[in-house]
Amino acid sequence: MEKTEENRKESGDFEEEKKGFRDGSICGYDSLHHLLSANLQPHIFQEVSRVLLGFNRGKALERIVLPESANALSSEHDFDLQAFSFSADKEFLREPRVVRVGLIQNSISLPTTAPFLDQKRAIFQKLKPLIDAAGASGVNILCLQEAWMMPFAFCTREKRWCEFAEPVDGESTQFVQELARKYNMVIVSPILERDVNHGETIWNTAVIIGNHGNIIGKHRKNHIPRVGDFNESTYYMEGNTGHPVFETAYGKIAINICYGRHHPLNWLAFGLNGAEIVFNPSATVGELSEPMWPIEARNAAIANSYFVGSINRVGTEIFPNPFTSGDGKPQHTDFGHFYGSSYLSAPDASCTPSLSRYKDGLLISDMDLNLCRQLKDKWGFSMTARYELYEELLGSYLKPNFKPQVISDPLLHKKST
Ligand SMILES: NC(=O)NCCC(=O)O
Repeated sequence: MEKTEENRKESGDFEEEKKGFRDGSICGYDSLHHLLSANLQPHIFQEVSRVLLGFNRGKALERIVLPESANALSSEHDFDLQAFSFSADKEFLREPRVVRVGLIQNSISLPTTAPFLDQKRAIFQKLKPLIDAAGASGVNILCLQEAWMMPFAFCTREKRWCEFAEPVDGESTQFVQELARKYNMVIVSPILERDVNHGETIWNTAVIIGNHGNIIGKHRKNHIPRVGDFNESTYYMEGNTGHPVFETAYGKIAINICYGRHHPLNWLAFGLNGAEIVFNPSATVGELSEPMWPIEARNAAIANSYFVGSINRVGTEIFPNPFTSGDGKPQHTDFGHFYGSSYLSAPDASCTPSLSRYKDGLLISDMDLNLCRQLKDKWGFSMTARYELYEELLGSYLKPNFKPQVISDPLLHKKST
């Protein structure tokens, strides 16, 4: 039987689609936004974007023009470069507090079979032009992806990848410190940390580097995944740094590392400590989490009246030895495709389009931090939160004799006549 266009689509064997998915694109486009804009009539695309991305103060986010030197770096090194602006209402008593924020997503540089030091140094070289582009664009606060200085080898369970772990003031931090100093930029640098003073304990840590190149502090990943191939609990422990907010020259920031984005209380805690921007440096793959990706961080931005920067790795990382994860799947040598798609969300429910699904990228946005308080005043989520109800519930839930509060219908088992 000859296949109609409809049933070819349904069976998923559309040639273009297959080609598209192979290279990490979405049906040949580098993001959902580009797919929609290329295939919808302009007025329909505008309406779809309004619903999907929201409006900031009644209109779509404006794109900002970056210096020619930043555009030249993006062409020369073939990375996606996009820039937007979130605005806030003008206030009578406060000046605007506009900061320029950057997010970087990238693939690794050398095969995972290369000597470890070469792999790490090659990532430094790959990142340098992206950080230079952020510097040339006047970015104030920049965040890199989770464990940016190594392949995301935690699927393998092999212990040799622990060699990548470094002290907080190690080589990767020093590389970033120099650029932070050069560009007067705060840089959030998520690394695999080795705590040499505490029995060589390994952590998944974000190091916060101030705009003078100083180390302001660190935060360790609170929630460690045990899902699919994310065998991270083999390598490091649940963080012990709480929910710190770092007061930087450009605003109060916090870091919710990857899997922590599935935990609403984790987001809440950073908000309670006064965060204005929360970064979510991540490493996640399409099959597992792509439908969740555009929702969770954006919801956190709305619920907690702060900005969120979501960053995901790019590409497929192939490891030398096959592994399984006890889920019945045949042995394999990669996690699947890290789908990039980094984006920024605002407390007013607006968000930027995402970066590419398969290319390295730098996403830049201006944001007026006054928007956080304006949204608190408008929606009153923190005022109406009734935290005392939850304190009581959580307090009793944590006791061994906790009984769930369930009121059963006394007629539950009555047979209907
Ligand atoms: N890196 C990490 O925590 N990944 C877990 C998978 C996910 O949360 O999507």
